[in-house]
Amino acid sequence: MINSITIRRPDDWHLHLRDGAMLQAVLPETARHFARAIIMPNLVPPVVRGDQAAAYRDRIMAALPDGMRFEPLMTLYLTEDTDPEDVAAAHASGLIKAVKLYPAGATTNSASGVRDFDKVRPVLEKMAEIGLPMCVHGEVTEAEIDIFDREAVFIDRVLDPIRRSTPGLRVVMEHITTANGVDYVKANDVDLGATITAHHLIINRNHILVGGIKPHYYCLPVAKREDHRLSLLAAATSGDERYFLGTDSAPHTDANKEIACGCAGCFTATNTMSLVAEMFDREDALDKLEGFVSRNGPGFYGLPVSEDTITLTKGDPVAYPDKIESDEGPVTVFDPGFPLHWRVA
Ligand SMILES: NC(=O)N[C@@H](CC(=O)O)C(=O)O
Ligand SMILES: [Zn+2]
Ligand SMILES: [Zn+2]
Repeated sequence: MINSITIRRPDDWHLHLRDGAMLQAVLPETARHFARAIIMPNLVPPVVRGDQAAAYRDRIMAALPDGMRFEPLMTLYLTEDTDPEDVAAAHASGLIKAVKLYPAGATTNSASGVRDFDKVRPVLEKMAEIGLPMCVHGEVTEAEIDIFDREAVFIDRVLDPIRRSTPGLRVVMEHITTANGVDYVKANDVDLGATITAHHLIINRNHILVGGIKPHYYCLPVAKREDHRLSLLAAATSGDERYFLGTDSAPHTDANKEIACGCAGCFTATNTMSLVAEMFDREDALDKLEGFVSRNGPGFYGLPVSEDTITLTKGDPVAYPDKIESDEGPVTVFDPGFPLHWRVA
């Protein structure tokens, strides 16, 4: 039985750090274990221009506790008014590593997202030309589409047409939640990857709803049926380089989660590595862990793998806080509902 494993320091390819007091509270949770993270731009107001991304990066670095090392990989929030030249300049200077596409209204703080995909065509063409990846929140927003079908419908109606009409555009399907997402990546071998969260490896839709509603398991895209979870777990543990960890750790205060109309998002930054290692161990796939958390992501983004390492050890159940405190209020840490045995030494 393996009870210790040393891997290159992991990265998080999809992270919400927020701003102000929340940034201050959550940043150390990620920086403790992760070398880098792709920083989501859905602030209020969103990070749409290069100058805003530079200022946000400075606020992140200012919030980093002394002695911690962490590199935020910045992104721009794509709007119908985004200027292709501003995107190209932000990429050329090394400031941004991706542009984020939110269909308008799909998720938290996505009101400025895209409604008419023809309007962003010049930006997408520029991105294809310069090799800048597009990270996609892949859900349609039409009211008549069932929320559990929104990812699959997005792939057919939006993503596949965009990719066909924009050859060379590199795409990351963010936080995939369905076998449809897994299969779409598998069937398209160039210029396509996908992030998978820790929580979608663990929960299915029953966990949200059976025995009473669990607001801390509610995120978008919403967890699907068990067969979809199994498909995500198989993809993550397969060793296929196109799948990599993007936690989508998305802090909301308890006051905003435990309410009649609760915010979407699971906060996993505190225990991500314990969650993922536990699931890989159960699948007898610890030999694939380093690929998923530390190698496949940099491979897709064309960045070097971390030089330093972390060691995970297996033992008695890991203690982690139920909540982390912020000046905006407490944030509940994702509880998988079973003990975790792997800790970062
Ligand atoms: N995942 C979520 O449920 N919420 C994210 C937004 C997102 O990634 O869709 C958030 O910003 O809170
Ligand atoms: Zn999203
Ligand atoms: Zn997200």
